[in-house]
This record gives sequence, structure tokens and C-alpha cells, in this order.
Amino acid sequence: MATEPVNVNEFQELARRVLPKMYYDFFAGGAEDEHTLKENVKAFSRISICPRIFIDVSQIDLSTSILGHHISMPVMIAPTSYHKLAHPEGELATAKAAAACKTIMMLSFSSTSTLEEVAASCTAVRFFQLYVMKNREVSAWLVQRAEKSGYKAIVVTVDTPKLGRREADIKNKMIAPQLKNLEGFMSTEVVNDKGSGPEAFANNNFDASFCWKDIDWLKSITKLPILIKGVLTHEDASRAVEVGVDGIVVSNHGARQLDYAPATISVLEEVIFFFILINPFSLGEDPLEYST
Ligand SMILES: Cc1cc2nc3c(=O)[nH]c(=O)nc-3n(C[C@H](O)[C@H](O)[C@H](O)COP(=O)(O)O)c2cc1C
Repeated sequence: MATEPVNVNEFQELARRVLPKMYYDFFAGGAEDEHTLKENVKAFSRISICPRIFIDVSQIDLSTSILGHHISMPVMIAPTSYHKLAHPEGELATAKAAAACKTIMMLSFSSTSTLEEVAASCTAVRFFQLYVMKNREVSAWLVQRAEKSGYKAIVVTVDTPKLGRREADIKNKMIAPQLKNLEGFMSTEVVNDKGSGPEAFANNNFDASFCWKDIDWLKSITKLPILIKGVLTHEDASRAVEVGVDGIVVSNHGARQLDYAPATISVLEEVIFFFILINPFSLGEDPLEYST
């Protein structure tokens, strides 16, 4: 690329050129046929933006609040794994960017820096993303550490009872890096010469039985607000209200989990419509905030 990249597509192309294929494929790929991966992009391209004219836009304020935290724009950093595979500064650089942009960073369970290191490195409001493990003690220990380190919410990812079948990772025999948050408690090294290391680790350790009733357990171990990430239907949004979580993240996990799931943006309207129906006067103020 002759000039500095100016948009995310150009950054992606740059990443493709400089990263080892195994890592690039991990970051860029989706599950199985990658049907949903393509749909995620196509669905955005089907949305057009209709401008209204003669409005004074000399001062623009995009700021909003999420769970009471004021942020500069309705854009946050979703939890993504293994940042150090892309850059030596890893999650610390991402956290610095979140602070500079005055937005919220959700730190992945699968980070390559510890949650304490990230907390010490920046002033950004941080949420901690959790996969609930078969060994509940490990999950409780992580939640307590997040609470102690000043994270402001626990985001439980609920679309990953098993890791999505990511065929590129299987072919590349993707090697999972050490998960820093688990260091000292358990080894995350997986020798899996048959396929994807991350898939083997997740399938050995994530609790595929975790379901609605277990939200009570989570509430019993933390005072932090609880968000569930991976909701795609109004039925599940309704259930989330019933079990009393503090927020939902509408998401198909970047098409990395269930292939042929709908594009996230295409179901957002349905889910938001449900909230308007149950609470017509409080859009934007309700404790259940809306995001993808
Ligand atoms: C490389 C990569 C790693 C990801 N790692 C995680 C993760 O560790 N935990 C998680 O909950 N979501 C993870 N995600 C999903 C993102 O948080 C986010 O949901 C996705 O990129 C955007 O799709 P959505 O708009 O459907 O949410 C990852 C996504 C990518 C691309």
C-alpha cells in the first residue's frame, strides 16, 4: 500500500500482508461456510442513510451513556481475543485507544494481557467479558479479580457453549496462545495436532450446560451489573428481562459461532422493537441499553 491506510478495509489488507497466515485467518475468518460472515457485511450495505438538510451541524455531540457511564459516541470496543498475536502491545494498546476515544473497552476472557495489567494501564471504563467454565471456581475467581480491578460490568458471552467450527483454524492447526488471565491457575496450553487449538481448549473447558437459571449463580458472586452477549431474538431479549440482567449485547459473535445465523444488524430492529413495546417511554434511559 503506497500510502497510510485510511479506512478499516485498508487496515485489514495491511494485516493480511504482515501477519502469519495462521493468525490472519484466525482474526478474519468465520464459522463453517462463512455464510453469516458475508451476510454481516451485506446486511450493512443494504441499509441506506437518508440525510435531512438545513440542520445546524456546526457543533456535533454524539455522546451517550451506557450503564450510567458517559462515552463520547455510541461505539464501544467489543471483546476480542489474543491481541498480542497482532501487535506486541496487545490489549494495552487497545485500552489506550479506548481511553483516547473516551469510550468503553470490553476486555476478552481470552486476552493476552492480564485484566490487572489492562486496568493499570489506562483510564478507560472497562467491562470484563466472561466465558463460564466447567470449573466454576475459575469463573468466580476471574469475576472477583475484575471487580477488584475496577471493571464496571461483567459481560457473559452466551453464544459459545462450544467454539464455532472455524475451518481455517482447523486447517492451519491454529495454536492457542497462553491465556494470561488463567496463568498460575491452570495451563491453557493445548496440544492438538488434529485441528484448532482454541476450539479444543473451549470445548474442554467451557460449560455447555450454562443457561438461564445460572444467571442467579452469577448474581450471587458479584455486585457488578451483568450483561449477556449473543442475543439474536426478541424471545431471548424478553427472557433476559425476566431473569433480571442489566443489559444485552445483540451479537452473532462476528459470524464466528453459528453459521447461517442472521446478520446482527438485520435483527437489531426486531430486538429494539420489543423493548419499545415493553417500555415505550424510556428508550435510551432504560437499564437495558441497546448495542451490537
Ligand atoms: C478475532 C475476533 C476475536 C473475538 N473474540 C471474542 C471473545 O474473546 N469474546 C467474545 O465474546 N467475542 C469475541 N469476538 C466477537 C466480538 O466481540 C464481536 O461480537 C464481533 O466482532 C462483532 O460481531 P457482532 O456485531 O455480531 O457482535 C471476537 C471477534 C473477532 C473478530
